[in-house]
Amino acid sequence: MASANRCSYTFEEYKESAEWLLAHTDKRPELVIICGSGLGTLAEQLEDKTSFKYQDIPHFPLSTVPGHEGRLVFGKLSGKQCVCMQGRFHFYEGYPMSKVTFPIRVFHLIGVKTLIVTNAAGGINRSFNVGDIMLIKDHLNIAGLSGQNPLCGQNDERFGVRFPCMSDAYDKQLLSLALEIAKEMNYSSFIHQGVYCMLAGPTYETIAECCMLNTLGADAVGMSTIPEVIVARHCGLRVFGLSLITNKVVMDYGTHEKANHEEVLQTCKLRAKDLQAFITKLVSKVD
Ligand SMILES: O=P(O)(O)O[C@H]1O[C@H](CO)[C@@H](O)[C@H]1O
Ligand code: HPA
Repeated sequence: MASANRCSYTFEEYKESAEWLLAHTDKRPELVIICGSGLGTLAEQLEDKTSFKYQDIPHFPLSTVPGHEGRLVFGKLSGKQCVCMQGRFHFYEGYPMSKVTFPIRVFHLIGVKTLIVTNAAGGINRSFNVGDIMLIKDHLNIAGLSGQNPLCGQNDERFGVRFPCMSDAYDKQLLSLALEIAKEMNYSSFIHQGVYCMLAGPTYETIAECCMLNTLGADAVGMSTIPEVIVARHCGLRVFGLSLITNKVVMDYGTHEKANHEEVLQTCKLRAKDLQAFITKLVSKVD
């Protein structure tokens, strides 16, 4: 199979990537933060940074989407060793799910125990406003329901079991910790809990699709995160996820509003500082 777009990696390839990182830095993070579209500035908050371009790390895919830098940044946040993915990979970029999720198993192999995953998402829940933050309590894996689950294919027991449970995908303790922090920081008026739904993209949703997702119980919609969460849970990482509501999805035929990536990036810019402060506090309290 051509290596550019094949559908699986060998254990040795994940290991090669992990060993390359371990050889190029003496930092040993316990926590990884995936920065969503336009949210990469979070990585700049790290102290004593060491960065690697994705193109230099064996087997790493490349970021192709505006707002995704394509760098792995190691450093300390709130005194804890972290690694930030400044840019993620999406299925719509033409990558198979194994590439989209490749870094997660590498992080597991270098000793990471907790994943904090962030994304930009369209608000479906009518009580959400642009700029709100949704803590993810559950997900609707539409891409997975249509056959694109990152765990399809031969299972490697060295990573996890054949049939992993997903009813506990989002760690309840981390979620309640985040809610406490939201109160402490006076963020409660713009922080909610909800269900994140992933579609394959890259098209934004039609009005009928948004209405369908609303009926199905989705509170926010995006084109990422769930594959990463599934692979992280499969290999035993604890997961906390949040969505920045960057736009309201269109559910009304009478409106002229249109979803667009510029608005998404613009909202991220406006909320970046609050989001950084929130995650920094959360990291300080994660045990
Ligand atoms: O999920 P992240 O990477 O934050 O980005 C979201 O923003 C982009 C669309 O504007 C899509 O990539 C969608 O998934
Ligand atoms: N739909 C899908 N993905 C998104 C959206 C949206 O409205 N906003 C940001 N990412």
